[in-house]
Amino acid sequence: ETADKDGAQLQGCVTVEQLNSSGQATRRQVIRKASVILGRNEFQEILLRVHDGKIPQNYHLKEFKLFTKFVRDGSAPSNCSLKNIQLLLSNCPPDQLRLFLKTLSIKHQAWQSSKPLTGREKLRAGLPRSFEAISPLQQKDIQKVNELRSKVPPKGLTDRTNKTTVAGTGQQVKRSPSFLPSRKLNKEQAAVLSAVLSGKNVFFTGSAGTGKSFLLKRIIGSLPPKSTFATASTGVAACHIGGTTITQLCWSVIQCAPEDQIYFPSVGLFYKKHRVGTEEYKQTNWSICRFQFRFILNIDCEMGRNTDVPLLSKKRTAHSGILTFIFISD
Ligand SMILES: Nc1ncnc2c1ncn2[C@@H]1O[C@H](COP(=O)(O)OP(=O)(O)OP(=O)(O)O)[C@@H](O)[C@H]1O
Repeated sequence: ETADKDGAQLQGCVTVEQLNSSGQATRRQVIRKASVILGRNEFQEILLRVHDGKIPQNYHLKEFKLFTKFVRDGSAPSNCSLKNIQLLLSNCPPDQLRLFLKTLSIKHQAWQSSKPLTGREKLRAGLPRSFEAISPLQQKDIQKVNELRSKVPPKGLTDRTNKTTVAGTGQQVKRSPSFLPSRKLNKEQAAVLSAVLSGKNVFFTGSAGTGKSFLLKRIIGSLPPKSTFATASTGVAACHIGGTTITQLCWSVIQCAPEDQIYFPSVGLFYKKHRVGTEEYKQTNWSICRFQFRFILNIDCEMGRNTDVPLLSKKRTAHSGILTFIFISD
C-alpha cells in the first residue's frame, strides 16, 4: 500500500513547459517515466524534484497554482509562477496523485505561515545545499493548517490554491482531514494489491461483503490510468467500477490502432477498420466477438506471452511497458 504510506513521491509522465509573459509555452520537455519527489532544501523551503532517471531538476514552490480537476484521471497541471514554469503531471496512479497533491498543498500552507529567510540571512547562514524528501502528512500538519484557516477573515470567495470553501454567508468551513488514509486494506487485500503491483496475474474472489469492490477501487487507483483497462462482462458491472465492457475495450483496441488493418495473433486473423453500419463492419463485429472470447479464454497464456498486447501498446501505452487488464464478473 505504497500510495497510502507516502505522499512525497509520485511516478508518471511530466511535461515541463517554459511560459512567456503572455502565458504561452515557448519550450516543452516531456518526461514519460518521471519520478517526482516533494522535498525541502537547506532552508526548509519546498522543492519539487523531477527525475528523468539521469539528471534531477528542482523547482522552487514558493508561489504556485494547482489545478486538480483531472486528478481522478491521474493528471494535474501546476504552475510555478516564480519561474514561469508549468508542470503537467499525467498518467499517475490517481490515489498516489491525490495524496501527493494534498501533501503538497498542506505542507506549503504550513510553510507560508512560518517566517521565510531573506536572501541576506540565507547567505549569512552559509549552509551547504541539500535536498530531503518531505515527511508524510500527520495529524499535526492538518491541525496547524486548520488553525491558520480559522484565523483568516471570511472573504466569501474560494481561493484556487486553498480550496477552503466559504459559504455565501461568510462562514468559514473547516475541512475534515478525510484524505488521511482512514481505512487501511486488511492483510489479504494488501497481499492482492502488492501482487498486482508486482505485475503478477491475479484472480481474487470472496463471499458477499468481504471487500472485493473496496479492493478493486484501490487497485485501479494505484495503477497508471493509460495502461490500466478495467472491464466487465456487462454494462452494469462496468458502471460499478467506472470501467468499460469487454466489447467496448475490444473496439477501442481497433480504433486506437494506427493501421487500417490489424493482426490479432491470438485468432490468427486480420481485421479491417470499417465504417459503422456497413456489411464489413458487421462482420468485423462478429470477429471481435470471437476475438473477445479467445482473449478471455486465453488470458493467462496470451498475456503471459504478450501476444496481442503490442496492438494496444502502440498508442495507448506509449508511456508504459506494462498493461493491466482487470476483468470483473457480475
Ligand atoms: N479494508 C477495509 N477497511 C474498511 N472497510 C472495508 C474494507 N474492505 C471493505 N470494507 C467495507 O466493507 C463493506 C463491503 O465491502 P465491498 O462492498 O467491497 O464487498 P464486496 O465483496 O464487493 O461485496 P459484494 O460481493 O456483496 O459486492 C463496504 O462498506 C466497504 O467499505
